[in-house]
Amino acid sequence: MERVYRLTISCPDRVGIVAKVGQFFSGHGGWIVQANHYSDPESGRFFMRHCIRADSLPFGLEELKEKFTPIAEEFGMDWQVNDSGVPKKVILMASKESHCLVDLLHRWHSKELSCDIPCVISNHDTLRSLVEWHGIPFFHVPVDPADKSEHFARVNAIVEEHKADTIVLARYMQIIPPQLCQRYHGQVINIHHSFLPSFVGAKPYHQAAQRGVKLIGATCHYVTQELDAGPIIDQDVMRISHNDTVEDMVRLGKDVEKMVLARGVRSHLEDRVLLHGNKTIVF
Ligand SMILES: Nc1nc2c(c(=O)[nH]1)N[C@@H](CN(C=O)c1ccc(C(=O)N[C@@H](CCC(=O)O)C(=O)O)cc1)CN2
Repeated sequence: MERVYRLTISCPDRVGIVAKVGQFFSGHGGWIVQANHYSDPESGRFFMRHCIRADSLPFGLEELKEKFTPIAEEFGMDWQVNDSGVPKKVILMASKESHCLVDLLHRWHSKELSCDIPCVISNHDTLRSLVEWHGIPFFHVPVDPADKSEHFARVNAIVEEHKADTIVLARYMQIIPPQLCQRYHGQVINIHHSFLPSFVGAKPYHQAAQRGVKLIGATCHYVTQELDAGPIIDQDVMRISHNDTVEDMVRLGKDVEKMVLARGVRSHLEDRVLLHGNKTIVF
């Protein structure tokens, strides 16, 4: 896969944005290999994702950022540029359930997910051997139900120590406190085991069984202070019937959870997800 610079932009919509960005790159011999645009009629905002061959520009990432800044300021852009050759540092977090964690570890091990996994953090020691088999450090950080502050202070310290830019909650079953949600806004990804907004909170399959649903699902979303209400990245569903017990739903649901979480994480790793309030634009 050729190395590209991924430019993502959100700004007030107006005529000339695409032309200006295109002229900037063509003026420097930049070779655009992907270009996605979306004009949101409701909010009047414009969203863009351009991938430019790194070897087509006469300068590197930092100089690209410097040269693009005047355009970004002129158009009031929220923007970032990432180098596809620099893998994101992704810390995985889990509790006792293994299916989502093991699935992500396997996809990483088989080079299907292009990222670095500096470590895994869990509030239980249960999954240590599964993680260490992959040669990845495992941090067991217990939770004191009476005072969770020490747990989250340690989690934050580990994230900072490893300079992680993404945190994936792979069925991690603790509610992230507000200050961490704010600190890592748009960087913490969760898999909720229901088709949100249905069945938020704990035990969604039990809630679904009580409701008599004919579809179960999973939702990959960014974590915010409000539980299971963050911007949705990806979702999917699976049919079930009256024959299925809640145990069947839990078993069947695991396949949807793994697929949706992996798709959502891949979209994030490839800088295809742009935040738009409490929604997302996924190119
Ligand atoms: N601030 C947020 N934290 C978390 C979110 C979120 O959206 N915002 N998603 C959850 C995941 N989750 C469902 O997908 C979930 C996890 C845990 C709970 C819960 O009630 N946990 C109890 C403790 C349970 C235990 O100790 O076994 C609690 O924290 O008091 C509800 C939903 C991840 N975090």
